[in-house]
Amino acid sequence: MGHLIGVLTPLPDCIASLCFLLVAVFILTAHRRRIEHVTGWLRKLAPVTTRVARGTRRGLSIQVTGRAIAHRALVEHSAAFLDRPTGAVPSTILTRDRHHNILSAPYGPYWRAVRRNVAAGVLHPSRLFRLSDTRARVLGDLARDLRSGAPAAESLYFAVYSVLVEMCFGKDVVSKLGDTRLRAMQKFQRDILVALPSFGVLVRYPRMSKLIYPSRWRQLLSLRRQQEESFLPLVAEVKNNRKDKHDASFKTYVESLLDLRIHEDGGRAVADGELVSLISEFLGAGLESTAAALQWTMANLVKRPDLQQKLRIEVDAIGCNQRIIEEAELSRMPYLKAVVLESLRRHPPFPFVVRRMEGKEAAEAVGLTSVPGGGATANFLVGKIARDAVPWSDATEFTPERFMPGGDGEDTDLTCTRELRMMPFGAGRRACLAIVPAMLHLEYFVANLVKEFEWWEADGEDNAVNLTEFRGFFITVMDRPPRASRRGMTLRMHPSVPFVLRR
Ligand code: HEM
Repeated sequence: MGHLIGVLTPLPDCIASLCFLLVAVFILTAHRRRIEHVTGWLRKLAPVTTRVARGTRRGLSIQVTGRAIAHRALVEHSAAFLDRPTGAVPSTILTRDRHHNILSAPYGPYWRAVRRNVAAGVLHPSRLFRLSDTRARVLGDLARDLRSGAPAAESLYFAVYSVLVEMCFGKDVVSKLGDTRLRAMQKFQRDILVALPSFGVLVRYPRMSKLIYPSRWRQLLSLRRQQEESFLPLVAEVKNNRKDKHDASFKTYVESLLDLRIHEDGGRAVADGELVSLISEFLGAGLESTAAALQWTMANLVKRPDLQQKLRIEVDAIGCNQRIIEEAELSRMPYLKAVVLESLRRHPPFPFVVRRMEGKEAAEAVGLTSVPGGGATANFLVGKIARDAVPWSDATEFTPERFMPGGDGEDTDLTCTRELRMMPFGAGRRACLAIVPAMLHLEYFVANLVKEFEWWEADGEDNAVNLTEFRGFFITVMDRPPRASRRGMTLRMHPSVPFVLRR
């Protein structure tokens, strides 16, 4: 292939691309025929809950829909499922596999250091209460926006983003940024997500794709440059502010990254490129997942006024004399937790969890005898697993009561260590490290939004809330822009599909 590139380089772009395309199609179809042969053979051997889905140029893709197999693979044999495939996550794509964030990092010293840093730092449950003021202020702004008729879904997204940005850079930096710049940053984050699906090929075939997709490369480089131009000045400001900082007991995410040393890698500091990837991940992964879950929860409460009323009775009983429901009160609201858990079960923001698998141990864990030499990609279908009719009665219904005492969801372990009934946060060593903060933010916003407003479906068929799922690149969002109304006034819950992706 390298020789072919040499021969084609002097040709004009379009002719070279065409030649490449013809040769690539020929090679890929030949390769696929070989893979399909192996796939067919494996399909016959696989258990019902492991589907050998398709052979691709990069090996087999295996789909796991059984919760017992998912538990066996991700938890009991977690050592055989430690990495995600290259090119499957934003950072790998945007930096062409150079600077990793936590999601994209291969299992090893760098991954351990950056994961431990955030899990024991800004996301640690003991630090979260330090952000009470931030949450209360953001909630106040959100309520004001909704009352003034701002689109509800956009406002929910912006509220979640505001909290995350402050956790990342600190109050001083964010207050100087101002609303307009903050909104522009959030929009840029979304632009990246929209563009990502088209970049996968650039990582898989870096050299060839430079010739075939020159404009995609330009767009990729431009987005990465914008990321750097957006975040590095803020990092410099954080560094600057530290000189006058009196309270050293709480570190923002960026401060913790500036202090971090990778001991198993000669004690080096985190490079600027890595900083940009880690910040972008914190804001992106945190925003899209939490905001999507918040939106699904509110949409379900709009659809089911009876459940909304039941939740309001609990909320009012605890917070009737208060302006807002504080974090400390959330633990006294079992029905609130049940509503959020049911939303995560029924509409997990991440539709699947993906791992690279190689070798006998990994193959046997998912019920196969072996995988071919090139390895395979295992997709654990989070949504399907959570709708399994064996542990869940009426699995497709939205029934928060199942998480109350005596229900089939009572004591569900979100970490999946003991048992795997649903896995909205993944499972095993690479599971989400933000379960506690994510649950806290979801419960906090849902409780206060129900306390403050009554949520209704707006009049008219066009305004009906539609709970059909739409699988984006990473996140499951609502298929159609639903709207909801607060008594007497119309709030549009989701005025635009958050990102436009080809079906
Ligand atoms: C409702 C909210 C959230 C959901 C449903 C969610 C879900 C997930 C899932 C399914 C994974 C993949 C796990 C696996 O492969 O087994 C993941 C990984 C991850 N999540 Fe979350 N997440 C949420 C919130 C957050 C937040 C708020 C942050 C950070 C601010 C975050 C940061 C991460 C990171 C860094 C990883 C990669 C972990 C690793 O590879 O070691 N997530 N999350």
